[in-house]
Amino acid sequence: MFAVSFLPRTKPCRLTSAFLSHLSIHPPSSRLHHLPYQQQPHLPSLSSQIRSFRKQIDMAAPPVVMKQNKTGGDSYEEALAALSSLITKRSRADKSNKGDRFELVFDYLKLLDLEEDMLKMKVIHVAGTKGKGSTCAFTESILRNYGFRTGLFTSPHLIDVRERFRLDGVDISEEKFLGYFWWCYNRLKERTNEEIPMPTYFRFLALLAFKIFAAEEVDAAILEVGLGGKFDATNAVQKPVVCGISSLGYDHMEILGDTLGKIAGEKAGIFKHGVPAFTVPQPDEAMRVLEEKASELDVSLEVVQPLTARQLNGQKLGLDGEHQYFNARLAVSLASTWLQQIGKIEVPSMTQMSILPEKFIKGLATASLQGRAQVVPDQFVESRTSGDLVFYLDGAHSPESMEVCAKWFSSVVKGDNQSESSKHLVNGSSGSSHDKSSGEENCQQILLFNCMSVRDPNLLLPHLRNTCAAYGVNFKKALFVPNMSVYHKVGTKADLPENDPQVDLSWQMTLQKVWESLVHSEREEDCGKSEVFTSLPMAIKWLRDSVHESSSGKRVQVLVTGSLHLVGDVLRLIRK
Ligand SMILES: Nc1ncnc2c1ncn2[C@@H]1O[C@H](COP(=O)(O)OP(=O)(O)OP(=O)(O)O)[C@@H](O)[C@H]1O
Ligand SMILES: [Mg+2]
Ligand SMILES: [Mg+2]
Repeated sequence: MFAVSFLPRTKPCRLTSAFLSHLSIHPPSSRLHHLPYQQQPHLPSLSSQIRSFRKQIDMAAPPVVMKQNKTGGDSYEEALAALSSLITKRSRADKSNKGDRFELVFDYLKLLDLEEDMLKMKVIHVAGTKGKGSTCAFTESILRNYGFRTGLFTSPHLIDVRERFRLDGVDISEEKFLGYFWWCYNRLKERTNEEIPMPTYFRFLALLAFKIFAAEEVDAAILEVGLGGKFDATNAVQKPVVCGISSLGYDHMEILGDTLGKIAGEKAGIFKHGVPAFTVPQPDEAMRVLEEKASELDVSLEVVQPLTARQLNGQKLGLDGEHQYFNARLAVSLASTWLQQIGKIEVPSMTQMSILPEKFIKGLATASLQGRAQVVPDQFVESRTSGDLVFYLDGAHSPESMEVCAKWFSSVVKGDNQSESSKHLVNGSSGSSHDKSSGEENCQQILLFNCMSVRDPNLLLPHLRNTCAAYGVNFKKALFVPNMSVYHKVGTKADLPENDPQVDLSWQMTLQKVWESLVHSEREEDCGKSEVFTSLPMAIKWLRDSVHESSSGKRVQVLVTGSLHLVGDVLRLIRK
């Protein structure tokens, strides 16, 4: 089905020509270059040669960069402390964030000698309100399945900052991270001044991604915009191969503007002259602006419809939830365009295809991103009681995503509970006391929630509750907790703060009030079914105790949402 006329890498690794001759390894490309097109091997064998070739390099090569820790120490903690020093104290709601001397990003690229590398990088650039990270993860996974070396930059991270930088689908190693980190940090420390100060946190991370992807010579760099588009540090890319705009909605209005049109205008700031772009169906107001900006820049903008189950040939997407069919379809177009333009691989147009090519399906089915529609059974409880506690984690934090998250949770708990009951019926335990515990009657859904105070709980909580209720899922109780991660600090697994009795819970009380007013108005018996905990570990302890104390093997299903920080904190605690 495909014509293969491209070799994923013409130059295997910058450091290694001497090193290769030393090992008498010949880069596959240097051998294959001389073959006429028809005699070139099929891609699978070529890509496996490249893989094993790279593996040989990885295993034998000295550390790619020397640790240059003149201002910092060796340890990961020291790098994180240096990184934390770049987090500005200014409130995110401050309007002066807008633009904020965006042109500085180009100065930093010069200081880091990255200008030329940036021009060579084969970038896929994705903006949007929701679904950016998922779209990028799908795209990366498809290209990797075609044998290309990939670099993926996403945000935010949940547990460890290295999650933001993936090489060939794997979080960058601590050693490589430290090497590149200090290389960039020290160089910038030396070369910045009053005129050009040290970059802020996200800008530094984007520059670090550029450095990593350039030095690691990735074939494809997939970049998720941090915030907005026009003035985002990732927009330093001058000539991406293709751009994507995922679902648009209301978020970060304090910075991006208070109408969908204004928000769309900021996101369309990633469009580049003549570079093709794709988007999913958007509200009219947003679509109009995207089309306007596209025509100004001679950008062909194509609107893609969600993927169908048929196109996936019965496979499930690696990321769960209906909304992922939009993200996955966007990823298919981004990856196809990249494969055709850079990979020189023919991909039939979607209209010609009822089923996607196998490598696309495999890429989409194996894509992963933590904290998006993720289900994690609590092992602590599982091992000790007949009941069980399952966490359903999704970092939704905007009204639209709250709704898709609620739909996902409702459908998945209903499915889980039905399959549990039928399992017990099949096992012949119908009528026993235990089978009751497996049916829907003995299941309880509990909400564990927090959101940042810039969000409007009067929008988020009703969306969440009403959507779940419409699907027949009513929360038994809602728990509100403060975040553990400290905003001004990039933490690690090791340094979760201890319980703080002085913690200010006024925001959580506000959330509780909004929740109570919702349930009060509708179901009298639900009154008072919410609680504020002073810390997340206490809320988790309460959940575990309530499963232990129940004699009938209660099944507790906890939806954790409202904040990716909260989701990250829960993951840290339940995985310990
Ligand atoms: N197409 C979509 N439409 C609506 N909501 C979505 C969509 N895709 C994802 N979401 C919701 O947004 C959450 C975050 O998804 P994802 O990480 O892909 O988006 P993002 O744009 O990178 O978000 P962030 O602003 O946190 O970086 C998901 O957990 C899900 O609840
Ligand atoms: Mg966002
Ligand atoms: Mg994201």
